[in-house]
Amino acid sequence: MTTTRGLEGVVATQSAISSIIDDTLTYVGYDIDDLAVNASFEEVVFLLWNKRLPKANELEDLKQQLANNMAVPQEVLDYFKTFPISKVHPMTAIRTAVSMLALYDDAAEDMSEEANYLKAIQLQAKLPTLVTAFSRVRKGLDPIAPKTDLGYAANFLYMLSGNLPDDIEVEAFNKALVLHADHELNASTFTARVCVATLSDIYSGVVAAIGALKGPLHGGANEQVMKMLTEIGSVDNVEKVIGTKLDNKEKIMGFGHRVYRKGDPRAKHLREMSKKLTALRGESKWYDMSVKIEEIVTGQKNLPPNVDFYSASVYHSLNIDHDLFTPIFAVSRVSGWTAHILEQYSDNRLIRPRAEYVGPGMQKYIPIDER
Ligand SMILES: CC(=O)SCCNC(=O)CCNC(=O)[C@H](O)C(C)(C)COP(=O)(O)OP(=O)(O)OC[C@H]1O[C@@H](n2cnc3c(N)ncnc32)[C@H](O)[C@@H]1OP(=O)(O)O
Ligand SMILES: O=C([O-])CC(=O)C(=O)O
Repeated sequence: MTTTRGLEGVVATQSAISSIIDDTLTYVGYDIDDLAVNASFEEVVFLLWNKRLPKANELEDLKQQLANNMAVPQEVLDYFKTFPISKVHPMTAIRTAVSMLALYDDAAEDMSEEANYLKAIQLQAKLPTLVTAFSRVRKGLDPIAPKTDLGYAANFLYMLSGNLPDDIEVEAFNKALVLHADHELNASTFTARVCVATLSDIYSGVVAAIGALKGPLHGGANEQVMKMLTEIGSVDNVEKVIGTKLDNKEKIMGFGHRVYRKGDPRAKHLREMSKKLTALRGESKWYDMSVKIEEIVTGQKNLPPNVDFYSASVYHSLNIDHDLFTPIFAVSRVSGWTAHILEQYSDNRLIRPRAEYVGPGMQKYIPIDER
């Protein structure tokens, strides 16, 4: 038996959803650079679930279904008030809340293809409501109901702040959602597939995936990037702080990737958005600091930024609390998780690899009073 640490390079399944070949990312064969500039997030959701772009009426239908299913059971919102909400990380709260959604879904155990597709819509529709409601309740504010005439990206920003977002905010947020929607067999998607390959239900798969996304080596990195930028504080401090971190062999959050070698194709879109938005807010220092960090880390370690690096200053410029960055990743990625879960169900086989045993050899049981 040979082991591959972290399953690096192991091809664990076939998938027709997204691919990364020679550092190019595609969703169902469409280049991410094309989608980032042209597609609405709802179009991408349809694409991932149906493996083709929607016609105009199909897109309208999906938008309506998402808007009509955004409300969450009152019991779930009330639950937010029962725990010490100001101390709880939103990813912990959202993980629990998604699990609770299954309690109020009569079809939770219905494993038919139709029921699972409808549950994917429910999950996609309800995640923004959970994240924004959590954010408001912990500030002592009432959750805001979605507006059915707003698109998905605009609705999120509206439910978060209560203000109608302007065009540039919607463009930035839509782009971020498109760029985070799917990414081949990343850790959280793999987790979801392992979970449902036991023929467990879709809610269990998504709850498991949220747990995997939360870690700072995966989706949790975007919050850590903002923490680092805040600690650095100004462009003048970048060289010293980053130099010290690298000397101490600390990881710089938002850099490196298991699959990309030359660079993450999503990062440049977020870099451009970060430049635009931070300038608009009169807070270019976040972008300037990020660029300087990129110069140093790329120069010294040959590590390019990943999707999490510039998304941090983009979300900050949209006035989003830093601990909501990873929940927002989940709002987008639930589209990919559910697409992969549906694909797994469609041709399922239990996922069960082996472990190379490296513990002690055969031992004889010693009674407790003789040890
Ligand atoms: C959406 C996403 O999930 S994108 C990834 C988000 N995560 C981050 O940004 C966290 C920071 N990055 C990392 O921890 C890693 O690059 C990962 C987790 C993304 C990939 O990890 P792996 O493929 O296992 O690479 P690994 O951690 O083995 O790194 C290889 C080498 O590069 C170094 N390295 C990798 N990433 C970084 C980094 N961000 N900063 C400094 N050094 C790094 C490692 O220290 C290691 O060096 P060594 O060979 O001298 O020991
Ligand atoms: O693919 C990965 O390992 C991590 C990543 O970039 C993502 O999930 O978007």
